Amino acid sequence: MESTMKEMRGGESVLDLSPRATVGGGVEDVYGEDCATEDQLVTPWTYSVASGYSLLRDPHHNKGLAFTETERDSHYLRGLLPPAVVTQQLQEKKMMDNIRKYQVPLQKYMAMMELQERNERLFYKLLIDNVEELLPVVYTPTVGEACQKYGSIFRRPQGLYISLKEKGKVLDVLKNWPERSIQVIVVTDGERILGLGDLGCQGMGIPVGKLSLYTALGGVRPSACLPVTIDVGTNNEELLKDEFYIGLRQRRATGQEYADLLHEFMSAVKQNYGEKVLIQFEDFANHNAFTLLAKYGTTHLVFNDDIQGTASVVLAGVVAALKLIGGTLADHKFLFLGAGEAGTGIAELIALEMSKQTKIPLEETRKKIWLVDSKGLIVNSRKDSLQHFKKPWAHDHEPVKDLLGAVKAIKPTALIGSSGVGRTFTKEIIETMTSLNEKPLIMALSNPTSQSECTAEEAYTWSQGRAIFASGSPFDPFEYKGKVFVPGQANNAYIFPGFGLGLVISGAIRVHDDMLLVASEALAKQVSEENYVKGLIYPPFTNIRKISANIAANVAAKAYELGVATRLPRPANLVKYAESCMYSPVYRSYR
Ligand SMILES: NC(=O)C1=CN([C@@H]2O[C@H](COP(=O)(O)OP(=O)(O)OC[C@H]3O[C@@H](n4cnc5c(N)ncnc54)[C@H](OP(=O)(O)O)[C@@H]3O)[C@@H](O)[C@H]2O)C=CC1
Ligand SMILES: CC(=O)C(=O)O
Ligand SMILES: [Mg+2]
Repeated sequence: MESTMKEMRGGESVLDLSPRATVGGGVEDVYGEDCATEDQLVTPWTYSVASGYSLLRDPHHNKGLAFTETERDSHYLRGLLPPAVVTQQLQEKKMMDNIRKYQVPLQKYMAMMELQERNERLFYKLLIDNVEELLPVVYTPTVGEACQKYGSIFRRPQGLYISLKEKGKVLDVLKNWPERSIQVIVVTDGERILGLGDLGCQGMGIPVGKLSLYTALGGVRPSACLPVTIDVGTNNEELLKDEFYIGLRQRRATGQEYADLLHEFMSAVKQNYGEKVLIQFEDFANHNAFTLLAKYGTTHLVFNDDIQGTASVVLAGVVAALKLIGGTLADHKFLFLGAGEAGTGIAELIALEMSKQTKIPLEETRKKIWLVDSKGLIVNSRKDSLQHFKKPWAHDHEPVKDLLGAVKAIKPTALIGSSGVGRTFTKEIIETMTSLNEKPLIMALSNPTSQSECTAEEAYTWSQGRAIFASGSPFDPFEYKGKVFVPGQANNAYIFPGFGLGLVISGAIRVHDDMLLVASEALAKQVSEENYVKGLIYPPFTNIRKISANIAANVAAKAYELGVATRLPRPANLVKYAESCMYSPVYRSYR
C-alpha cells in the first residue's frame, strides 16, 4: 500500500495510520461517504504530498517538534528539527504562554494567524481548548481592527479573492484553490464589515474568522472551508488613498456590473462543488444582502448570517430570558434601534415564533415589534419612502424622531440594538426602560465593542442591577452592589457553526426558516439554572461543541422532515452522528 501511494505521489506521500481509521481510499474519497465531514472512519491512512522540508512548511500536516523519532526518519526530517520531541499539549502550553504575553489584542491576533498558517491542528487545538479566551482574538472585537489594518498586516492569502478583474474567469479562479471537496463557503463583498462600514477587500478577515469558528465551534474540517472576498471596489476614501490597501483601487461597481459578477460566482460555485455546498453571505450591505438571499435562496444552499443567524441567536436569548423576565413571547413588546439586516431579520423570526405559538397571524404578531432607523420610528406615514425590508414594520403611530421618544411612546419590555452605532443606549434611555419594567431586557448587538449600543457596566449600573443584558461583542462580568452579573454574548457565532454542520451532515440542499427556529430552540435549551443565577441568557462558549452538535442534529432533523436532505439513509441518532463527524485537532500519526 505504502509503495503504491509513493508511486502515485512521486515518492512524496505521508501515510497516516490514525487509530480512528479503518478501511478505504485516499482523503479525497472520504468526505460525503460514511461521515459527511471528517476525514476519518473510512480510511486506514491519509496522505499528503509533502515530506521533509516541505512537510514542515505544510500547515495541514506540520507538527513541528511533535514529529516522533520514527516520523523524523521516515519523512526525511532528520536535521531539519532540533532533537527535542514534545507533545501537542506542551506545544499548546507554550503557545498560550506566548500569546498571553502580548498586551495588544492585534498582536495576539497576528500570533494566532501565524500559527494557523504554520500548524493548523495546533491552531485549532488552542482555539477549542481556550475558546472563551481566544474567541475575542480571532473574532469580534479584534477581527474588526484586523480588517481595518489588513493591508498592513497581510502576510499570506488565506482565502480566494475574486475581483472585477476576474470577470469571465471565476470558475478558473475557483479551480486554483488547492482543496476540492468544499462544504462551506463564507463570502463577503466587504461593504458592511461589522459596524465598521465599507472595508472593501480587507473584509477578508471576516470570512477567514467565521470559517475558523466553523471548524473550532462546529467541527467542519478546515480543508472543507473556503473564505471568499468579492472585490468590486470600495467607497472608503481612506482605503483608496492607503498605499498598503490590498484591493481594487476604484469606487464600488453597482447595478448590472455587480449583479453579473455575483451571478458568475454563484453559478461557478454550483458547477464546481455541486448543489450541497453551503454559501454563507456575510457582511454585505443591506441594499444587496436581502436581494441576494431572495434571488439565490431558491436555487442554492444559501444562508445569510447577519439576517438569519442573528435572528436565530437573538430569538434563543429572548426565549431564555423569559425565565427571568416572565411571561410568554407574545406578552412582550420589542423595540429595535436599527432596521437593517440584523434588526428586521430578528424582528421577523420573533414574529414568526410568536405566530406559531399563539396561532395569531404573522401580520398581527408583527405589531408587537417596533423599529427605529436613522430617521426615527418606522410608522405608516413613512411607508412609501421605506426600503422594502422595512415596510412590514410600518405600524400606525405618530412620527417619533428619536429612540428616547420611541421608548416613551411604545413602552417596550425589550430593547434591541442593531444600529452599528456605539453608545446610543444612553443613561436616560436605560433609566426609562427600567422605570417601565421590573426587569428590562437590553441587547446591544452591534460589533465590535466600540459600536456596542451600551456597555455591560452601563446597562447594569443605570438599571440598578435590574437589566437582563447581552451584547454582540463580549464584556467581562461586572459587579454591582455585591452581585456579579455575567453578560451573555448574543452573537450569531452560537448558531452558524452548528447550523452549517446540520446542513452538511444531512446533505441539505435548501435552507428554511423552520431550521432557524429549531436551531434557536436547541440553543435556548442549553441555558442552565446555574447560568440564569448570574443573569446569563446564553450558555458559556466552553460547551459550544456540545451545543453545536445539538443545533446540527435539530437542523438536520428538520431538513429530513422538510424533504430537503439528500444524505440517505437518515442516521438514527443525529446528535451522535453530528459528534462523530466533528473534526478533531489532535495530531495524527504518520508512518
Ligand atoms: N451580534 C450579532 O451577532 C450581530 C451583530 N450585528 C451588528 O449589527 C449592526 C448592524 O448590522 P446590520 O443590521 O447588518 O446593518 P444595516 O446597515 O443593515 O442596518 C443598520 C441600521 O441601523 C440604522 N441606524 C444607523 N445609524 C443609526 C442611528 N444613529 N440611529 C438610529 N438608527 C441608525 C440604519 O438606519 P437607516 O436604515 O435609516 O440607514 C439601519 O436601519 C452592526 O454593528 C453589526 O456588527 C450584525 C449581525 C450579527
Ligand atoms: C457578528 C456579525 O456577523 C456581525 O457583526 O456582522
Ligand atoms: Mg456579520
